[in-house]
Amino acid sequence: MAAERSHEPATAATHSQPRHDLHVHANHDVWTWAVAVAVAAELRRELTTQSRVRLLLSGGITPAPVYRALSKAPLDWDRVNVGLVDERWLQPQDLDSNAHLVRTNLLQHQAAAAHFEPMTRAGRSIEEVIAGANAFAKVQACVAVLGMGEDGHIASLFPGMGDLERVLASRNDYVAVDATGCPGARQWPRRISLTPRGMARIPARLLLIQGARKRDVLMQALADGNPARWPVLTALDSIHGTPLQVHWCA
Ligand SMILES: O=C(O)[C@H](O)[C@@H](O)[C@H](O)[C@H](O)COP(=O)(O)O
Repeated sequence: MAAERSHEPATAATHSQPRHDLHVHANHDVWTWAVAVAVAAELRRELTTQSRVRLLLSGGITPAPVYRALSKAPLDWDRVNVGLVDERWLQPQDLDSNAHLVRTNLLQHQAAAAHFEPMTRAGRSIEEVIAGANAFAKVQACVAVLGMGEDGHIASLFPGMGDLERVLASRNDYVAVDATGCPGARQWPRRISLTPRGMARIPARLLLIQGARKRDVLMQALADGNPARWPVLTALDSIHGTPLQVHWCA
Protein backbone atom coordinates (compact mmCIF):
# COMPACT_ATOMS: atom_id res chain seq x y z
CA MET A 1 0.00 0.00 0.00
CA ALA A 2 1.41 3.37 -0.99
CA ALA A 3 2.09 5.85 1.77
CA GLU A 4 0.65 9.32 1.66
CA ARG A 5 3.56 11.71 1.18
CA SER A 6 3.76 15.43 1.63
CA HIS A 7 6.40 18.13 1.57
CA GLU A 8 5.98 20.68 4.28
CA PRO A 9 7.98 23.75 5.15
CA ALA A 10 9.94 23.01 8.31
CA THR A 11 9.88 26.30 10.13
CA ALA A 12 8.70 29.83 9.69
CA ALA A 13 12.04 30.56 7.99
CA THR A 14 12.24 30.51 4.20
CA HIS A 15 14.11 27.58 2.67
CA SER A 16 14.65 26.92 -1.01
CA GLN A 17 14.05 23.17 -0.55
CA PRO A 18 11.65 21.27 1.69
CA ARG A 19 13.45 20.37 4.91
CA HIS A 20 11.33 17.31 5.59
CA ASP A 21 9.10 14.84 3.78
CA LEU A 22 6.25 13.33 5.75
CA HIS A 23 5.32 9.73 4.91
CA VAL A 24 1.99 8.70 6.44
CA HIS A 25 1.56 4.92 6.58
CA ALA A 26 -1.73 3.06 6.84
CA ASN A 27 -0.85 0.93 9.85
CA HIS A 28 1.98 -0.40 11.97
CA ASP A 29 2.90 -3.28 9.64
CA VAL A 30 3.01 -1.08 6.55
CA TRP A 31 5.10 1.47 8.49
CA THR A 32 7.54 -1.24 9.62
CA TRP A 33 8.14 -2.71 6.18
CA ALA A 34 8.17 0.64 4.38
CA VAL A 35 10.91 1.93 6.69
CA ALA A 36 12.91 -1.30 6.45
CA VAL A 37 12.67 -1.20 2.65
CA ALA A 38 13.69 2.48 2.59
CA VAL A 39 16.78 1.82 4.75
CA ALA A 40 17.73 -1.26 2.72
CA ALA A 41 17.35 0.70 -0.53
CA GLU A 42 19.71 3.43 0.72
CA LEU A 43 22.28 0.85 1.77
CA ARG A 44 21.98 -1.08 -1.46
CA ARG A 45 22.42 2.06 -3.55
CA GLU A 46 25.47 3.12 -1.56
CA LEU A 47 26.97 -0.38 -1.78
CA THR A 48 27.03 -0.13 -5.57
CA THR A 49 29.69 2.62 -5.39
CA GLN A 50 31.38 2.10 -1.99
CA SER A 51 33.33 -0.88 -0.70
CA ARG A 52 31.94 -0.37 2.83
CA VAL A 53 28.99 1.64 4.11
CA ARG A 54 27.91 2.79 7.58
CA LEU A 55 24.42 2.76 9.08
CA LEU A 56 23.61 4.53 12.37
CA LEU A 57 20.79 3.32 14.60
CA SER A 58 18.86 4.78 17.53
CA GLY A 59 17.56 3.10 20.64
CA GLY A 60 14.05 3.25 22.08
CA ILE A 61 11.04 1.00 21.62
CA THR A 62 9.81 2.37 18.29
CA PRO A 63 12.48 1.09 15.85
CA ALA A 64 12.80 -2.53 17.10
CA PRO A 65 10.30 -4.05 14.59
CA VAL A 66 12.06 -2.19 11.77
CA TYR A 67 15.40 -3.66 12.84
CA ARG A 68 13.89 -7.15 12.86
CA ALA A 69 12.44 -6.62 9.35
CA LEU A 70 15.70 -5.09 8.09
CA SER A 71 17.67 -8.07 9.39
CA LYS A 72 16.08 -10.16 6.60
CA ALA A 73 17.02 -7.80 3.77
CA PRO A 74 19.23 -9.47 1.15
CA LEU A 75 22.22 -7.10 1.19
CA ASP A 76 25.98 -7.49 1.28
CA TRP A 77 25.84 -7.13 5.05
CA ASP A 78 29.49 -8.09 5.41
CA ARG A 79 30.25 -4.69 3.86
CA VAL A 80 27.98 -2.81 6.27
CA ASN A 81 29.22 -1.21 9.50
CA VAL A 82 26.48 -0.59 12.04
CA GLY A 83 27.02 2.18 14.60
CA LEU A 84 24.85 4.01 17.10
CA VAL A 85 23.23 7.43 17.00
CA ASP A 86 23.44 7.52 20.78
CA GLU A 87 24.10 5.30 23.76
CA ARG A 88 23.26 5.31 27.42
CA TRP A 89 26.29 5.13 29.74
CA LEU A 90 25.91 1.38 30.10
CA GLN A 91 28.00 -1.58 29.04
CA PRO A 92 26.99 -3.09 25.66
CA GLN A 93 25.70 -6.28 27.29
CA ASP A 94 23.36 -4.32 29.59
CA LEU A 95 19.77 -5.11 28.61
CA ASP A 96 18.92 -1.39 28.57
CA SER A 97 21.80 -0.41 26.28
CA ASN A 98 21.15 0.58 22.70
CA ALA A 99 23.88 -1.88 21.72
CA HIS A 100 21.81 -4.71 23.18
CA LEU A 101 18.74 -3.53 21.27
CA VAL A 102 20.66 -3.55 17.98
CA ARG A 103 22.32 -6.90 18.66
CA THR A 104 19.09 -8.68 19.53
CA ASN A 105 16.88 -7.13 16.84
CA LEU A 106 19.11 -6.40 13.84
CA LEU A 107 22.22 -8.57 14.03
CA GLN A 108 20.52 -11.82 13.05
CA HIS A 109 19.42 -13.54 9.81
CA GLN A 110 21.13 -11.85 6.83
CA ALA A 111 22.31 -8.93 8.94
CA ALA A 112 24.30 -11.21 11.26
CA ALA A 113 27.19 -10.61 8.83
CA ALA A 114 27.26 -6.85 9.53
CA HIS A 115 30.14 -5.38 11.51
CA PHE A 116 28.79 -3.79 14.70
CA GLU A 117 30.54 -0.85 16.39
CA PRO A 118 29.33 -0.69 20.00
CA MET A 119 30.39 2.50 21.75
CA THR A 120 31.01 1.49 25.33
CA ARG A 121 33.40 -1.20 26.50
CA ALA A 122 34.40 -2.45 29.96
CA GLY A 123 37.24 -0.36 31.40
CA ARG A 124 36.80 2.53 28.95
CA SER A 125 36.24 6.03 30.32
CA ILE A 126 33.53 8.17 28.77
CA GLU A 127 36.26 10.36 27.21
CA GLU A 128 37.77 7.29 25.53
CA VAL A 129 34.34 6.26 24.31
CA ILE A 130 33.76 9.70 22.77
CA ALA A 131 37.18 9.60 21.10
CA GLY A 132 36.34 6.15 19.69
CA ALA A 133 32.93 7.29 18.44
CA ASN A 134 34.47 10.32 16.73
CA ALA A 135 37.11 8.09 15.15
CA PHE A 136 34.42 5.77 13.74
CA ALA A 137 32.55 8.86 12.48
CA LYS A 138 35.47 9.76 10.20
CA VAL A 139 33.90 7.18 7.91
CA GLN A 140 30.79 9.00 6.80
CA ALA A 141 27.51 7.16 7.54
CA CYS A 142 25.04 7.16 4.66
CA VAL A 143 21.86 6.43 6.66
CA ALA A 144 20.67 7.26 10.18
CA VAL A 145 17.54 5.91 11.82
CA LEU A 146 16.32 8.47 14.35
CA GLY A 147 13.66 8.51 17.04
CA MET A 148 11.94 11.30 18.92
CA GLY A 149 10.65 11.52 22.47
CA GLU A 150 7.39 13.19 23.46
CA ASP A 151 9.48 16.04 24.92
CA GLY A 152 10.91 16.71 21.43
CA HIS A 153 14.32 15.12 22.08
CA ILE A 154 16.28 13.38 19.37
CA ALA A 155 19.32 11.13 19.81
CA SER A 156 20.35 12.12 23.38
CA LEU A 157 19.75 15.85 22.86
CA PHE A 158 17.17 16.71 25.53
CA PRO A 159 15.33 20.01 25.97
CA GLY A 160 16.40 21.69 29.19
CA MET A 161 19.72 19.81 29.34
CA GLY A 162 22.32 21.89 31.22
CA ASP A 163 24.87 22.08 28.42
CA LEU A 164 22.53 21.88 25.43
CA GLU A 165 23.86 25.13 23.92
CA ARG A 166 27.41 23.72 23.90
CA VAL A 167 26.23 20.44 22.42
CA LEU A 168 24.16 22.14 19.71
CA ALA A 169 27.19 24.22 18.71
CA SER A 170 29.73 21.36 18.90
CA ARG A 171 32.04 20.83 15.92
CA ASN A 172 32.44 17.15 16.86
CA ASP A 173 30.20 14.34 15.66
CA TYR A 174 29.75 12.83 19.14
CA VAL A 175 29.77 14.33 22.63
CA ALA A 176 29.12 13.16 26.18
CA VAL A 177 25.95 14.65 27.65
CA ASP A 178 24.55 15.01 31.14
CA ALA A 179 20.77 15.10 31.01
CA THR A 180 20.26 15.14 34.77
CA GLY A 181 16.82 16.55 35.51
CA CYS A 182 15.43 15.85 32.02
CA PRO A 183 12.52 13.41 32.39
CA GLY A 184 12.97 12.15 28.81
CA ALA A 185 16.39 10.72 29.70
CA ARG A 186 14.70 8.54 32.31
CA GLN A 187 17.16 6.66 34.54
CA TRP A 188 20.09 7.19 32.16
CA PRO A 189 21.13 10.87 32.33
CA ARG A 190 24.73 10.15 31.30
CA ARG A 191 24.89 9.43 27.62
CA ILE A 192 26.86 9.72 24.40
CA SER A 193 25.09 11.48 21.54
CA LEU A 194 25.46 12.34 17.90
CA THR A 195 25.52 16.14 17.59
CA PRO A 196 23.54 18.27 15.12
CA ARG A 197 26.75 18.59 13.08
CA GLY A 198 27.10 14.79 13.04
CA MET A 199 23.49 14.40 11.94
CA ALA A 200 23.77 17.04 9.22
CA ARG A 201 26.60 15.09 7.55
CA ILE A 202 24.37 12.04 6.98
CA PRO A 203 22.51 12.24 3.68
CA ALA A 204 19.61 9.88 4.49
CA ARG A 205 18.03 10.71 7.86
CA LEU A 206 14.85 8.83 8.73
CA LEU A 207 12.76 9.91 11.71
CA LEU A 208 10.50 7.11 12.98
CA ILE A 209 7.44 8.18 14.96
CA GLN A 210 4.10 6.64 15.81
CA GLY A 211 0.90 7.86 17.41
CA ALA A 212 -1.04 11.11 17.54
CA ARG A 213 0.96 12.47 20.47
CA LYS A 214 4.32 12.31 18.65
CA ARG A 215 2.80 13.72 15.46
CA ASP A 216 1.43 16.67 17.45
CA VAL A 217 4.79 17.20 19.18
CA LEU A 218 6.56 17.28 15.82
CA MET A 219 4.01 19.73 14.39
CA GLN A 220 4.37 21.94 17.46
CA ALA A 221 8.16 21.86 17.10
CA LEU A 222 7.99 22.74 13.41
CA ALA A 223 5.64 25.62 14.10
CA ASP A 224 7.85 26.93 16.92
CA GLY A 225 11.16 26.51 15.12
CA ASN A 226 13.42 26.72 18.19
CA PRO A 227 15.88 23.78 18.29
CA ALA A 228 16.90 24.54 21.89
CA ARG A 229 13.28 23.90 22.93
CA TRP A 230 12.75 21.12 20.37
CA PRO A 231 16.07 19.37 19.62
CA VAL A 232 14.30 17.17 17.03
CA LEU A 233 14.48 20.21 14.73
CA THR A 234 18.26 19.80 14.47
CA ALA A 235 17.69 16.74 12.24
CA LEU A 236 16.26 19.02 9.55
CA ASP A 237 19.69 20.48 8.82
CA SER A 238 21.73 18.86 6.09
CA ILE A 239 24.99 19.77 4.46
CA HIS A 240 23.77 17.69 1.50
CA GLY A 241 20.46 19.56 1.22
CA THR A 242 18.54 16.32 1.75
CA PRO A 243 15.20 16.56 3.57
CA LEU A 244 14.57 14.62 6.78
CA GLN A 245 12.33 11.64 5.96
CA VAL A 246 9.62 11.44 8.62
CA HIS A 247 7.76 8.12 8.75
CA TRP A 248 4.57 8.14 10.79
CA CYS A 249 1.60 5.88 11.48
CA ALA A 250 -1.21 6.22 13.99
O1 LIG B 1 18.56 5.84 23.67
C1 LIG B 1 17.56 6.45 23.46
O2 LIG B 1 16.74 6.68 24.37
C2 LIG B 1 17.26 6.94 22.09
O3 LIG B 1 18.09 6.72 21.06
C3 LIG B 1 16.24 8.02 21.97
O4 LIG B 1 16.60 9.18 21.28
C4 LIG B 1 14.97 7.42 21.37
O5 LIG B 1 15.11 7.34 19.97
C5 LIG B 1 13.75 8.23 21.73
O6 LIG B 1 13.73 8.37 23.13
C6 LIG B 1 12.47 7.59 21.29
O7 LIG B 1 12.28 6.42 22.05
P1 LIG B 1 10.98 5.53 21.95
O8 LIG B 1 11.00 4.93 20.60
O9 LIG B 1 11.14 4.50 23.03
O10 LIG B 1 9.81 6.45 22.16
